Amino acid sequence: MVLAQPGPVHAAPRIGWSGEVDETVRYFTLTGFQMPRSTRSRVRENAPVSLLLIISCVVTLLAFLAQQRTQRERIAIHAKADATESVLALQHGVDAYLHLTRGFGGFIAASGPTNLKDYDTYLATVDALTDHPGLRYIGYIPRVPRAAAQSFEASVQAEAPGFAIKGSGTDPDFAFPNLYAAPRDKRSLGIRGLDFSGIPQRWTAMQQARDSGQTIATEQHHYVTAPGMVPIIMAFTPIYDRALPSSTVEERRVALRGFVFSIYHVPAMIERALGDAFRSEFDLDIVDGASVLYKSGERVPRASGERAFGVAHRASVIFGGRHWQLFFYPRPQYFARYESSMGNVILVGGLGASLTLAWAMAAWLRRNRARLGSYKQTLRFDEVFESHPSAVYLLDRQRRFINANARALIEFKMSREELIGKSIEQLIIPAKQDMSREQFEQALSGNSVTYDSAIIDGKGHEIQLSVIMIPMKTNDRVAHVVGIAENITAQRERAWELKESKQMLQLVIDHIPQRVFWKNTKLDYLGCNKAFCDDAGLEQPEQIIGKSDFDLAWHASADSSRTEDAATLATGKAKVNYEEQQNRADGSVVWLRTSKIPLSNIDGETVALLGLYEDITLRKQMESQLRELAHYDGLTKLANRTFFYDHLEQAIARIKRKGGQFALMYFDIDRFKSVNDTYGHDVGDALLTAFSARIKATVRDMDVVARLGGDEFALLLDDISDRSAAERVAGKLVAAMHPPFQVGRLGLSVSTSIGVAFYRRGMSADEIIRQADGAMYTAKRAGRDRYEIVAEPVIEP
Ligand SMILES: Nc1nc2c(ncn2[C@@H]2O[C@H](COP(=O)(O)OP(=O)(O)OP(=O)(O)O)[C@@H](O)[C@H]2O)c(=O)[nH]1
Repeated sequence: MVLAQPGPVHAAPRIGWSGEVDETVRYFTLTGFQMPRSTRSRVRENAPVSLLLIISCVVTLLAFLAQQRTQRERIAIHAKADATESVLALQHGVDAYLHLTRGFGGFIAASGPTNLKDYDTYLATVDALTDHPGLRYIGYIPRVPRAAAQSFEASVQAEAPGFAIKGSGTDPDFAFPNLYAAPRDKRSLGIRGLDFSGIPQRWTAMQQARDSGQTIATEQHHYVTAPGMVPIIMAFTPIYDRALPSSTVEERRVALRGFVFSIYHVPAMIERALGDAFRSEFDLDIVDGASVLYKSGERVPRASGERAFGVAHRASVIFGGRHWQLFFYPRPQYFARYESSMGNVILVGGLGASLTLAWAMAAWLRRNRARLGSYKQTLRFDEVFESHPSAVYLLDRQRRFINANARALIEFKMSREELIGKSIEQLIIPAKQDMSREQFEQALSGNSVTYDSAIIDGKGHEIQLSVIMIPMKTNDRVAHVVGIAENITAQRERAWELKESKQMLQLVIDHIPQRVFWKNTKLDYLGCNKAFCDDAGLEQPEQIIGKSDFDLAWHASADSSRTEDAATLATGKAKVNYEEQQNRADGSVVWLRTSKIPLSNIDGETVALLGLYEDITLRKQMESQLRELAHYDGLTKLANRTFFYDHLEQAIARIKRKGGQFALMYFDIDRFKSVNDTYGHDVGDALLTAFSARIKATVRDMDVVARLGGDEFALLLDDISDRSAAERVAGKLVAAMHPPFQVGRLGLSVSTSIGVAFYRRGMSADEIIRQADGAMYTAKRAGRDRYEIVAEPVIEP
């Protein structure tokens, strides 16, 4: 029943989804449509760019290193060429020194026994010491058999007084004393006669020279007599007796006459051999075994920041059978000659190109990803939404349809070809355009929105839509918006119809005269009609909602009406059309005819109380008037004949039932006709009224007085027990009419004649009236203004 569901008309609930944007967004999230982008996915997305950047940087670095290596190799090639020149010059230079020694040896070998004078002459001729810096001494060492040592000393003393063989030699059979040494200075004279074989480095070289027949150099060592001085090396060239064979080692050991020796200060010798050009380009280390023979320049340490190149070239030269190792170090200015800025160009250009390439790739990926995103979203769209019960569509930023599910095509009544590419703006009705655009802007700014809209479908019909717009982000930018629309046209119409019908019902209720209200089981009002609202002292029916009887005009009687309502609800039975009185706030009392009906829901539970009532006060008044008209005389207000007869019948029945007695008096106004005739009927009527009032004033309230017609009256005296009582009343009535009646300005003097009868068992109403009437006429005949009693009363048992 409609009345069981009162209240305002609510918007029709949306169906198909919850209508809550948050829930819908969660739904899409769950379906994977809009996954939040994690750090991992960002890293994965940027991986190609990072990889490209790393690869291009590595390539740049490799190119740079390759260029540096090429440059180093080019420098190394140049260095090798330049150094080889120096090596050749050095070899040539040191060879020249040894050549000098060997030449001197040849002279010694050829000249046989020599003397000091020849020796000096030869050296002066070759000018060996002047042209060969680094050659400190050059001289001769004979091999002297130890057995002939004294004779040898004696022979030398002839030209060099005091000569003696000094030092302990190593060879047990021969001594090798220093015989000649040039320049002949204090030092060389000081060591004259010293056996050189006593010095291990020298003895080793001497033996090798002896056995090989070659000039053999010693390793670097110090002067025996001056160990603190610069180190030296010596070269020994063997001298053999030309008369003896010297092809084999044994033969050479036998044929050995002695050695020409040279003492070198290596740095001076080397610098002479290399020349100045070399020194400006390279630093050179020359090493013989563990000994550093030469070290030119001070190589720049790496820590200084200058470019260090390391060894540019290695080579060796042979000096007296020893392999001197040469290490060439280019100097900074040497680099400057071959260095190019290509490395820096590669490094800067390469890194720049890498960054540009990475940026370009990132831009390309971004563009591509947007396309890919669109493609993927289209795929997902198909997966997720194709079978969705609502119309779902995908819009681009220009509000054009990119995709739509089957439901959307049905709702919009368009084919896919008609819809895709079309702007949604073309569909929306003019009244919704601005609102719709604003909502779309909201969605583009990243917010999900919900609103009601309306479009014109493909068939030209307007349809109402409830829309949710959900932004779809690609790379932190809203690239698409998913629209989900529910066709609510039918709901709207139903809601309107419902509203209409409810309004109609309210109109009906408002226009029926009955008061209608309905309460809940707590007896609070849920609604009412206009008439009830007026009675309750309210302006609008809606104001009644939630109020109780204590809040309304009849609050004084609220307790009793609520008790009654509660009882009706408790019984579950309707109380229909009962009449009740109600006290109003203004003190008036109204009559109501009320029905109260408990209302049940489909489960049979009592849920409300429907009340209907009408104000029957007027009807009650009319009924009362009618009743008066039926039972009372209109002029005198005394009971009429009908009423009197009813009363008389009741009295008779009561006596029959209980016993008792009553007296009936019948009387009229004496000569009333003459009053009418003299003064007119109005005066007659006024006299009748005044006469009636005197009767009422004379008898008891319980006594029933009636006007039976004309000027005839009857009086029933209930419970009269004896004649005297009846006489007393009759006498009082007769006397009561003696004073003149004032009618207007008239003073009318009248009298009355009364007939009195008592009830006897078996009498009817007519009979007793007839008796009384007869007694009245008896009184009239007796002279009027008196009473006449028919018979003695008999007390009925
Ligand atoms: N003014 C007036 N006169 C009435 C009314 N009903 C009857 N009458 C008159 O009352 C008179 C009654 O007269 P009667 O009872 O016949 O005679 P009377 O003049 O009373 O004389 P008695 O009864 O013999 O004393 C008649 O003239 C009627 O017309 C009435 O309602 N109003």
